[in-house]
Amino acid sequence: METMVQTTTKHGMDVIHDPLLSKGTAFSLSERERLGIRGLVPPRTQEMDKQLQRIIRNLRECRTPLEKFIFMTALQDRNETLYYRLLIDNLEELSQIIYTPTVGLACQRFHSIYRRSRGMYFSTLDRGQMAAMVHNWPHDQVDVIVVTDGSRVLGLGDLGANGMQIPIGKLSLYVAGGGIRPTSILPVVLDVGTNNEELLNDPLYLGMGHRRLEGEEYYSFVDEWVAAIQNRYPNALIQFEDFKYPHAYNLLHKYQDKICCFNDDIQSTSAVALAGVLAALKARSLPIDNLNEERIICVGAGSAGVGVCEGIIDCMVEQGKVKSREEAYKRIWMLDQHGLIGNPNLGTSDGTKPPTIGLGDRANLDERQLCYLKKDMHDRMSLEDVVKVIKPTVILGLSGAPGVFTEGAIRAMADGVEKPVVFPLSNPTHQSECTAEQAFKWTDGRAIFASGSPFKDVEYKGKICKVNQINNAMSFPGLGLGVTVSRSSRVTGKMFMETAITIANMASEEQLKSGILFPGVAALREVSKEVAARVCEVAYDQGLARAQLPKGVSLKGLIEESMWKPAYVPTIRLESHS
Ligand SMILES: NC(=O)C1=CN([C@@H]2O[C@H](COP(=O)(O)OP(=O)(O)OC[C@H]3O[C@@H](n4cnc5c(N)ncnc54)[C@H](O)[C@@H]3O)[C@@H](O)[C@H]2O)C=CC1
Ligand SMILES: CC(=O)C(=O)O
Ligand SMILES: [Mg+2]
Repeated sequence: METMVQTTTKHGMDVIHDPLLSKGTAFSLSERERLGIRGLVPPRTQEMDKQLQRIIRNLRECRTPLEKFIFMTALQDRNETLYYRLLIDNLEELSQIIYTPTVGLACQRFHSIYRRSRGMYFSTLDRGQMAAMVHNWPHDQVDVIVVTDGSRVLGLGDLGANGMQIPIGKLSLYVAGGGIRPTSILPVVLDVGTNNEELLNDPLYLGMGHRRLEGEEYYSFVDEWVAAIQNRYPNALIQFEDFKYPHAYNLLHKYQDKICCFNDDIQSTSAVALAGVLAALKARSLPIDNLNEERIICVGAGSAGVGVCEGIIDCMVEQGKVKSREEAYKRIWMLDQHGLIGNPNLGTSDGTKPPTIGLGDRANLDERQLCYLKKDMHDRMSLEDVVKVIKPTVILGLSGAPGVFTEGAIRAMADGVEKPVVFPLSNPTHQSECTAEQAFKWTDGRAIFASGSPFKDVEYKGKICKVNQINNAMSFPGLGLGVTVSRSSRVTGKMFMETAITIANMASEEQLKSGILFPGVAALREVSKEVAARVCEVAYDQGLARAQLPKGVSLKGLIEESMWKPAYVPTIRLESHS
């Protein structure tokens, strides 16, 4: 429900310097009077439209994306209402600043561009204190928490406590794209150390300067934090973000049936990538329930790669055209940094490794990855060789390894299929497995293309080739909104599957024909509404919803009403009793 007034016990400068209360120059004369700020701001009251004019002009004067990032952060720190208005009105442009790709650079530079604190840090100094520390957070209602241990930040590796910008950026999208209230979000870093030598040796680094906790020490640290959060915010949704493999999976399996949580890289990525694969079937005029007829290569066997493939397998099983899960696994060929996960007992195809008895060093793979092992193919085959043998219809990149979609591999793919589906999904832009331009050039403009970070559409031989963005940002805000509105006690696999199907059905026939798979980031609020409504339905169907549905309101109406919108409302001063 839209708030008509906001109340505060604050007064004077404390109001002006609180970004959740501040309206900058927009305080009315009577508010200035009531709040004790008369004379503390320039005399002319200027409403938001004028403030936006000024802010956009100043933003345009920033020369680099990082300068824009710092500018946006400063605005968020002064006036959150204005920050979110600007962000929502310019979502496509500014998501590239506060989110991927620029947020990656901001994480790398976090300790040198640091100005003002946001979010909470829990470090090894805080063992035994976390339950008390959680009460330092100033808000009693928290709906969504995004937490990282900074161990695998985008495709940039271990950035330790510098990873804080990721939860901040993700939560900005929850507010701007999912209508979650800015007072109800909590960004968190679990500073369990870093193994990044450069950061360990940098005197300005702001995290604890020790190596990462591992094993029991690591898991008991996370346990303490989860218990502390549960104690104060038992209803909050926890989003695990950018945890390294296999911690990401281990934590998900440990908590997913106990608390309301999910892993973004595994599960929301899976929802949006599945949406892309399904929409790409439609774009090729193929039935959406023929997923089992696709031949899919996934380059990257970590959290995101395995998560995305699991989602595709779940969907194949659900569509009922495969006899078993094992049959579905046969439709996906997975590669890691060594090449194809194939049969070491056959040796390598070029004879550089003789056959092994048992799995050899493939024994490092776990049961999730071994499901994809192809017994009839040589281990470690190169991508290009695999492409030539299996003639894939879809190639997914979730490796964080730039350029691994080689010209040879993509050209070979284009030789085998009319419309190759090429999805290099690694972030940020410079970690992408290939560029949009390369994909269209190597497929003679025939590719259906999507990347994790934005690329511009490509002009190829006089035709505009459309670029899509497949990023979990399209799925988590709506999912979180649905969970929050229904007060679901858990986040389930069905919710991600339905999120995928909802997004896959959003593009018009015309858009699909032109190569657009689903609406872009600019339409995020619309996408979120649809996703949230479906997630709510699933929560009620599965008996997980704890919120009473108000009578006479449609689910979509309820969602719409629940979404926070950045607008100034009159501020009333309450007497402080302290
Ligand atoms: N578009 C999106 O929404 C999302 C994209 N991602 C991206 O996916 C990438 C991987 O993320 P995670 O799976 O969480 O990381 P991870 O560290 O768990 O896994 C990376 C995987 O890539 C493999 N790999 C590394 N170098 C390779 C190479 N040269 N060739 C083939 N495989 C190679 C590794 O063996 C490992 O299996 C990151 O760049 C991340 O930005 C992750 C989540 C969402
Ligand atoms: C998008 C995202 O979550 C990632 O690249 O890790
Ligand atoms: Mg991530």
